[in-house]
Amino acid sequence: MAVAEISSPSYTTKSGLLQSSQLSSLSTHLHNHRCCSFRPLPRTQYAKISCSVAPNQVQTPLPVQAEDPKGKPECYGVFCLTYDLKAEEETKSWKKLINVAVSGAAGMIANHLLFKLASGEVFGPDQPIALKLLGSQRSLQALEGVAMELEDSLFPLLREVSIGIDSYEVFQDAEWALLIGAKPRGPGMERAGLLDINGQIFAEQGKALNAVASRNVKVIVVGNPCNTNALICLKNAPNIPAKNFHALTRLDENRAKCQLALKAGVFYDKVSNVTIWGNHSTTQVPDFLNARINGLPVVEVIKDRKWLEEEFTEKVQKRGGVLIEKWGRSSAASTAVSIVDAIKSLVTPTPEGDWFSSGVYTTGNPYGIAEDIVFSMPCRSKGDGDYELVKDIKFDDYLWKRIAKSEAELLAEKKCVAHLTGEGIAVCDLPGDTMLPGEM
Ligand SMILES: NC(=O)C1=CN([C@@H]2O[C@H](COP(=O)(O)OP(=O)(O)OC[C@H]3O[C@@H](n4cnc5c(N)ncnc54)[C@H](OP(=O)(O)O)[C@@H]3O)[C@@H](O)[C@H]2O)C=CC1
Ligand SMILES: O=C([O-])CC(=O)C(=O)O
Repeated sequence: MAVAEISSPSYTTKSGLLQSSQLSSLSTHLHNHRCCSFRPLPRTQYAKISCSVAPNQVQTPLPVQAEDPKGKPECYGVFCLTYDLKAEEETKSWKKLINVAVSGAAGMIANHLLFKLASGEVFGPDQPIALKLLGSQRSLQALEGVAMELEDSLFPLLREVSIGIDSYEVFQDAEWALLIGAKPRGPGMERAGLLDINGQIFAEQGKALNAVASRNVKVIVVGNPCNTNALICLKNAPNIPAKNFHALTRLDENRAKCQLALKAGVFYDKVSNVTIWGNHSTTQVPDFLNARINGLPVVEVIKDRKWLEEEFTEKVQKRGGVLIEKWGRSSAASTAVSIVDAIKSLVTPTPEGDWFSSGVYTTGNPYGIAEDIVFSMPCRSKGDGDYELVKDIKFDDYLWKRIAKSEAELLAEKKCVAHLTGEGIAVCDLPGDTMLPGEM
């Protein structure tokens, strides 16, 4: 663990641990020397030093040490250096640093996402960011590789990077938790088995968020089956508002917009008001009834209702699987883009008259969808991180029938994970045709 000795005015460095008795004087020292962050680690006597990085501002380097057998998150490499702000930077109105935790950080999706987060593309060019990367014993080396690439990218807004394998450490003070890590379904594995294995990951991570994250942390669950994983996570985090948990269905929305644009012969920015209803699975319902192209109802622009009900719907539902057949792996870059879209939709006001899809907690929903599940529905945001469900939605028999199928699937998934949500003994009887988008 990195440590700074506090006896010298420009402190020297060595590896070792800092005793709690030294904390307050070191804190004052670092503050006086404009070191940017100084935090006691939870559940230990020791302090972690992890300093802000601004361009061309090297002052006194602290040691580089990423490995920790106990798996505590460490400031990584260049992110452990002490920097001083240049005069012109001091007056710049940087926003307060935000803590973003990412699980599955050595995986394929994260490999795209982290660089977008660090570049300022997601939270804006004046928003410094701390990335807290969660891996496992299995991925610790790879995680160091990720951190090295982040170092080499010289992102001015990336002020801290820490890596770790203990969610209680990594999620400390997290304001965003992007939960990507999950075991992929292997050959011969039942969906019920996947629900159980991944459900345990999300139960544990829910508990960790509940214990150490910001009380207003926003959580986006990506790891599949993401709706039920999000439900498990929120049930294990009773001190965090259930409304703060999302299951990622934005990729499905983007896929639907692309297909509608293709069919109508327009660029995809002309397609709006697309809702994905339900589960991120092959029962999901891409809603063409309420969607618009150039401001007109889709059904007035694309008059082929059979195409909309059959070809379009199935194409969106199975897009992930077709991509896996082509690529030999599941969507990673476009998923990362859709995570960026999902975050931006929460931190910027939704354009007038439009909405976005997100898998959110159903309790209190205005549509009559079963309570107490995580279901993708149309949302609007004022840009404050929160959202409201959209009220003026049309339904017809076709749409209701499809929504009911996805609802039934999620209710069945919920029964499978009752042991993980504190609701008793699990009974797993899933509909036979229930599949992830990546399954064919
Ligand atoms: N909602 C959506 O729209 C989409 C969701 N997904 C889902 O996102 C998840 C991540 O995808 P992707 O990044 O491509 O996958 P990768 O396989 O590249 O990475 C997943 C990470 O999950 C972690 N993991 C956690 N627990 C286990 C476990 N028990 N066994 C194996 N690995 C585990 C691993 O990291 P570590 O060892 O560090 O824990 C691994 O690096 C998957 O669940 C996938 O199905 C994918 C596309 C779209
Ligand atoms: O099943 C998967 O892992 C891939 C997936 O969710 C998608 O492409 O939508």
